[in-house]
Amino acid sequence: MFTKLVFRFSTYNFINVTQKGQVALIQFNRPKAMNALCDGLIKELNQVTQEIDSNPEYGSIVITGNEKAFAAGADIKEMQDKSFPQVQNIQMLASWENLTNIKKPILAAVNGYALGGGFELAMMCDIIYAGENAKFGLPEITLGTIPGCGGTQRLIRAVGKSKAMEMTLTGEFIDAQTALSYGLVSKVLPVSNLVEETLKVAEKIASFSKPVAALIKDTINEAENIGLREGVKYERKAFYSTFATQDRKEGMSAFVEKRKPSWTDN
Ligand SMILES: C=C(C)C(=O)SCCNC(=O)CCNC(=O)[C@H](O)C(C)(C)COP(=O)(O)OP(=O)(O)OC[C@H]1O[C@@H](n2cnc3c(N)ncnc32)[C@H](O)[C@@H]1OP(=O)(O)O
Repeated sequence: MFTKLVFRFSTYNFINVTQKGQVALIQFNRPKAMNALCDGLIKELNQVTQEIDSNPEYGSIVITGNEKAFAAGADIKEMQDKSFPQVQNIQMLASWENLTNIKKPILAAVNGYALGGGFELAMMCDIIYAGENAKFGLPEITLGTIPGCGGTQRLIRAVGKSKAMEMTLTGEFIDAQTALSYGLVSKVLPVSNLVEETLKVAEKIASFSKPVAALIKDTINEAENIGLREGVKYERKAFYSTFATQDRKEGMSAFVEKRKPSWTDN
């Protein structure tokens, strides 16, 4: 159904990368380990997302796992024997944050388990859709540790203090409907349709002006870093900057001329 993407680094051990129109679909591929996110997988994810981000052919990215697991977290077997100086020296997990530097919109399609680092990666994405069987959790407390990829910080912003405390202090999972009621995910979809439906939304997003979509993504994400007054100023500057684009002129002209806009990404 999808064409294989051909990039400079086109051989992957832990992910599959395919293309549908202007959308890149990245699928975690460690089914025997519940898609545990080993170092090699994160390196490949970072490499390919940077490639896609700088390739003008693509307008958005979908990240998914399989029907059992989006990803069951960082690879516990890789971490189990590490010492404090080791994890500090290698700055373990720091490179996971690279995903947040990607300018193109990223949608997570979560079937099955999204736990620990898997859930944290999903929260770094811009939109999360859940399959009916999805289970979200930060079970690090059950391993004698704490979330290390922004889980405590992003969860409280997404769901508020009481629910964030409840999830991280008990390590219990929540199901898709609960995640929907918490506002963590935008939609719950049947497991077998999840990826197709997510791709449709990703294609719609990719069909708009790419620099404008990137500005919206950046402005909304900035709201998590700065206060309201600075945020509104930041947004206004970004809004003004759209007046330096052809696409802003085209969008407004097309409306006035009662025709469909034709975006050039300029
Ligand atoms: C960023 C940080 C610090 C983190 O993410 S820490 C990790 C947080 N995540 C977790 O604690 C979840 C760990 N996994 C689980 O609890 C269970 O595997 C699940 C996801 C509930 C699934 O349970 P089950 O359906 O019973 O499958 P289970 O037999 O446990 O897993 C299948 C295989 O995947 C392996 N696996 C699952 N999660 C893994 C993980 N996070 N790391 C390494 N291997 C993992 C598991 O060891 C097993 O391998 P093997 O067949 O060699 O024994």
